[in-house]
Amino acid sequence: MENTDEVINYHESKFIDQNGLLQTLKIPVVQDLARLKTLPRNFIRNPAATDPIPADTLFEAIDMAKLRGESGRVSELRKLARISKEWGMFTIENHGLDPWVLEHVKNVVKGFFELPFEEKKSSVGTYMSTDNMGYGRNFVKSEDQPLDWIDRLAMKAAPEGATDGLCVWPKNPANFRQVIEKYVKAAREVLDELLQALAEAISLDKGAFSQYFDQKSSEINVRVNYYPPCPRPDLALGITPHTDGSALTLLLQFESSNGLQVCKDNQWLTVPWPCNTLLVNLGDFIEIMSNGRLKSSWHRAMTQSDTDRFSVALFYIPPAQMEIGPVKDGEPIDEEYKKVVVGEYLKHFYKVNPTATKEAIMFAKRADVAHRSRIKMKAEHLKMMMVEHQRRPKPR
Ligand SMILES: O=C(O)CCC(=O)C(=O)O
Ligand SMILES: [Fe+2]
Repeated sequence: MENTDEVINYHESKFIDQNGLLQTLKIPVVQDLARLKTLPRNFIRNPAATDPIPADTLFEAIDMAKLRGESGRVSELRKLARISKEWGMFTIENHGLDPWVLEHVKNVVKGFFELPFEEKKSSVGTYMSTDNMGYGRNFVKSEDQPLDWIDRLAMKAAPEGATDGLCVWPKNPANFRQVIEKYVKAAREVLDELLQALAEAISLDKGAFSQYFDQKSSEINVRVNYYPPCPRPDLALGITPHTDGSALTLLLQFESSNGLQVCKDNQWLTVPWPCNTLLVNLGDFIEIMSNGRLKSSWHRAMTQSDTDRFSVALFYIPPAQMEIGPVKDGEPIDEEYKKVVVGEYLKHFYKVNPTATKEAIMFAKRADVAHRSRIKMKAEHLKMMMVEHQRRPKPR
């Protein structure tokens, strides 16, 4: 590592190794590494190249005012179905969330990350179980795993009492919890509306998805992602490719855009998502409930050399004990997905991730469908790797 006079702090990452033993790894806080000129070796991973977005691609924002109105609703639902199927995500406008609340979210998030490391640590713990909550980093499961260029803060904002007894809410800024909880309360209404719109958009009953989201026991996990400037964005990733273990994820980004990428038709594209606006990502549970008519997106986060980037993700998840499966709409359907208990699915999701391809969802697919999907996925992955290999400059 480069010589630097300033102190580099470390997160402790605990994991159970292949022999069932508890291991602790020290992972540098990337916020402290941001001033380095070279990328430390354990962050190097040669991400696949980014492809330019084809000129005829449309990624228009979904106008929630039209979804709420009478006249434009049908055509907006059609647009919602098209964009969701093409991208596995969409941006929203006219959502009605108070801009002041969003501004406060940005301020408390920046306020927290501006604190010295020890102060951040003093009010927030790091938890291995309970979904990796607290201040720290993404799941690290082995010493050889390339590290993500990210510091993050994770907590549960719902159900009520989910974080009782845990130190996951920063005490500084003093209004952190209050601000995030206010945002989550309003965001839940938007997410409920979108669950209904998505069901209608694929010709299901309005309540087909939202029926699973009990106000008292559904979960909303909050993850604040901070990507400081990185010396080699071409060799590092902010978040490794993954799907979200949610039905929907509502994302706010600020300070810069151009960090989120999605794998679309076997190409990695930078999502044309403007800074300071909201994006909705489709997670694994919506794929299962829609019997694959809507697919969870395979996405990743890139880093940039000259700017910070923050994102705040709200993961909307049905109650842990709930059994979900393909929703029936009166017509007989060929079910490709099985019923799964939400908590069991998530246990599997956290156990297998990270994976090279979209593997976690196979847990919810019928065995023959999973077999076919795996063969197709592996062939596509191999093809992408070969294209990437050909593109890479050859050593002289
Ligand atoms: O930072 C982003 O835009 C993506 C974050 C993300 O994918 C996640 O938190 O699951
Ligand atoms: Fe994600």
